[in-house]
Amino acid sequence: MSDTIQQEAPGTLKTTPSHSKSFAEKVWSACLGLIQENINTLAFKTWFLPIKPLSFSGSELTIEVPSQFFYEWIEENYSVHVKQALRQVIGPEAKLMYSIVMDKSQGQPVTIELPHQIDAAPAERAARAEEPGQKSPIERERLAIGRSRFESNLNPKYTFSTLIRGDCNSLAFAASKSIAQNPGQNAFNPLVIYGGVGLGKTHMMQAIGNSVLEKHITDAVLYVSSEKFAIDFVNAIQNGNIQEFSAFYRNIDVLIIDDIQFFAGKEKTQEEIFHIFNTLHQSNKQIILSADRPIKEIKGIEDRLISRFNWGLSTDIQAPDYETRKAIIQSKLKQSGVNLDPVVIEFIATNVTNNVRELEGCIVKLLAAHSLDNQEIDLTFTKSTLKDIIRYNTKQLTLDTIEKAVCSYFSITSNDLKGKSKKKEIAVGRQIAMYLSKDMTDSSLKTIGLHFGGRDHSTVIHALNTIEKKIASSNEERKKIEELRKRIEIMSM
Ligand SMILES: Nc1ncnc2c1ncn2[C@@H]1O[C@H](COP(=O)(O)OP(=O)(O)OP(=O)(O)O)[C@@H](O)[C@H]1O
Repeated sequence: MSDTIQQEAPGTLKTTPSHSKSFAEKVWSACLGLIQENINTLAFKTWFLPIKPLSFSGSELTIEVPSQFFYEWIEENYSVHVKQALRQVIGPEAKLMYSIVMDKSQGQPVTIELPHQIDAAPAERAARAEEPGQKSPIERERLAIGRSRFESNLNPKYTFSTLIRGDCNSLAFAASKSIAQNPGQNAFNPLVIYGGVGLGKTHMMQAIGNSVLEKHITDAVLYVSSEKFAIDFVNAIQNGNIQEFSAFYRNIDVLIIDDIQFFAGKEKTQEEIFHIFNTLHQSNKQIILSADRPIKEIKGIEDRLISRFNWGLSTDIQAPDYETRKAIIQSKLKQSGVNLDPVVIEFIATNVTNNVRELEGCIVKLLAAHSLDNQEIDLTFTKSTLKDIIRYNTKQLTLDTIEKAVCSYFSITSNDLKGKSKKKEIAVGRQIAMYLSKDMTDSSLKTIGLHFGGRDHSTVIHALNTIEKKIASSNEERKKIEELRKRIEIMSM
């Protein structure tokens, strides 16, 4: 029997029974042809070319993707295209399985298999047939979990377990956890989270909603963007069903509204919000809001709303610090089943400082480029791949940079480093700073001594000898100095 695809008409592929890889390749190649027609070239190369067809049996095609991340990305962004292609090539009974290579870096690849979302139980498939092709995979997932989840508009990926806690968000995090335990029955009603773009406000608010649903405290949880609220409100007025609209919102137990700065200047919408707020608050229902700045700085919001929004807790999320950025990158990599060289992680964490979404963007781009080129993700590859996102200057390595790195490493100030304190961590930091200055720059002993508190060259020589001895006798010391050296190199790139 030959391994060929005989396609009589779209959706009526006749296959000779076969399990061979080469047959899977032919099926997949026919699918690729169709997918390629419908998505842009870069996306096609990035997300589809790295896929390997593994087997085909009955009407089930199994493909291998390089990581969990790839699977999720394809399902979230290209599910419709994949589905259409499969149906056209294989027929209405087409099934797709993903084989995911987990953690390639750890020797033997481990694979897990996950179904494409079209492989649902028949009853569910019938239900979906009534809502043809409208739902994203995440929405379909919610449908599969239960109707209430779907109506909540929550992204199931936004949970507390995937949210990294740092100094930048610790108060908002603690309040959110507390609300999730006891929505409506706490001092944080409403909770207002404000802060710049891409810092995790939506993630934090949705984590509360997801936690409430998971603990079955209530099903009546709703996440809505201000924009959607305003549009629905206008539609409700135009269609004469404003009463249903109001009643719907007044029946919610946990109402989450994102980006309320959007309400500025919209008087009618604010009036509706005012009444909904009063009803919910009086009945101890939880309200959670986000904004891009403190409420009182939003021009065009009525005073009576501002005052109500300040009844509970208003707290900000700031840009994450270096350690938090590193932890976020590591967590995203773990979720994608990928390991990266710590130097690469440090490079990204050092250079992308203001926006977590941008951090994620770097990882996505890096993994996608790696899938295409199959090159090792080292610092050179990273720099060239991310050159459009990370614009760093090749700086001259200066004593100031070394000073900054050492201060941050030992949590001491410049004044400490340059002062007279003999406290152990300060004195050691000072000696290491002098050692690295001599080792990494062309500065003379005199310049180094002057920079670090006006000391003479014999003090610098003493510092160099002390650190050299420590390096020779202690692995731990050597590692510490090497880590600092790396940080300085990254800071001066
Ligand atoms: N502390 C964190 N830990 C893990 N992921 C985070 C963290 N902060 C933000 N993120 C991720 O960064 C991305 C952007 O976050 P999110 O959309 O919640 O930001 P936002 O503050 O609501 O931004 P915007 O104001 O643009 O709506 C999301 O994918 C989110 O998961």
